[in-house]
Amino acid sequence: MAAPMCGRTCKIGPSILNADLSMLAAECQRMMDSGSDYLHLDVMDGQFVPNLTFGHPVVKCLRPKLPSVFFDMHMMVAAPEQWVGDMADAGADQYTFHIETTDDPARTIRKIKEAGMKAGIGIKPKTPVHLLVPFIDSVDMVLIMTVEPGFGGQKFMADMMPKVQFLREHFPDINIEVDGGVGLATIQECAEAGANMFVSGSAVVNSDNPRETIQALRNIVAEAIQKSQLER
Ligand SMILES: O=C(CO)[C@@H](O)[C@H](O)COP(=O)(O)O
Ligand SMILES: [Fe+2]
Repeated sequence: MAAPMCGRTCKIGPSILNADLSMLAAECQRMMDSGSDYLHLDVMDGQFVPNLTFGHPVVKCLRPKLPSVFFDMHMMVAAPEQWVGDMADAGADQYTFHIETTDDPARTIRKIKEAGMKAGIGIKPKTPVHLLVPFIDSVDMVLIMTVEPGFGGQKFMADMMPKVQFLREHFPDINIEVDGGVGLATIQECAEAGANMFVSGSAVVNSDNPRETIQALRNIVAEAIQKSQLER
C-alpha cells in the first residue's frame, strides 16, 4: 500500500470526474477495490470553473455505501464557506478550497476544522505558491493543480513542479497533493519534486486494469523516492 515519503505516506487517490457518473457508487467501489488509498471527489459550481458536477446530496448518498473510504473533496466553488456545514454533515473527510475564492483563508480553514473535517488549500496554475505560505501550518494538505481546473483528461503542466519543490524544501512534513494529468508518464516527476498525494483521474478510471495501473503508479513513486534518498 502507501509508501513513506519524507515522513509522510504516499497515497494514490483517483478522481472519479471522468468515471461513468450514472454508476457513481459502483465506480467509487471499483476504484477502491483496485487498491486506491482514497477518493478525490471534484465539486464544481460552474462559477469558479466552467463546469458543473455534484454537491453534498450526492456525497450524502455515497457515504453509507462507502463507509470507511476517505473522501477528499476538491471544492472548485466560488463560495467555499457556504458548503462547509453541508459537506461535513454529508460525510466528507477533507475539504480542499482554492485560495483564489476567499478573502480570508484563515477564517475558511477555521470553519472547515470547526465542522470536523481536515482542511486542504489549493492553488490554480497561475497562482504563485508563496501565497500559501502563511496557511501551511494550519492545513492538513496543500493542493497544487497541474492543469487548469474544470475538466479531467487535460495535459499535465510540468511547469508546476517548481511549486511542489519549493513546498517540499521548505515544509518537509506537509501533505502535498498534485491533481491534473497525473498518470504513468507524469507521476515520476511529481514524486521527484516532492508530492506525496497523487490524484489520478482518466489514467486510472479509463484503464483496462485499474489495479495494475495503480500498482504501476505506486512502483514509479517508490522508485523515485528511493532514487532521491540515494542521491542525498
Ligand atoms: O480537479 C480536477 C480537474 O479540475 C482533477 O481532479 C481532474 O479531474 C483529474 O483528472 P485527470 O486530469 O487525472 O484526468
Ligand atoms: Fe480535482
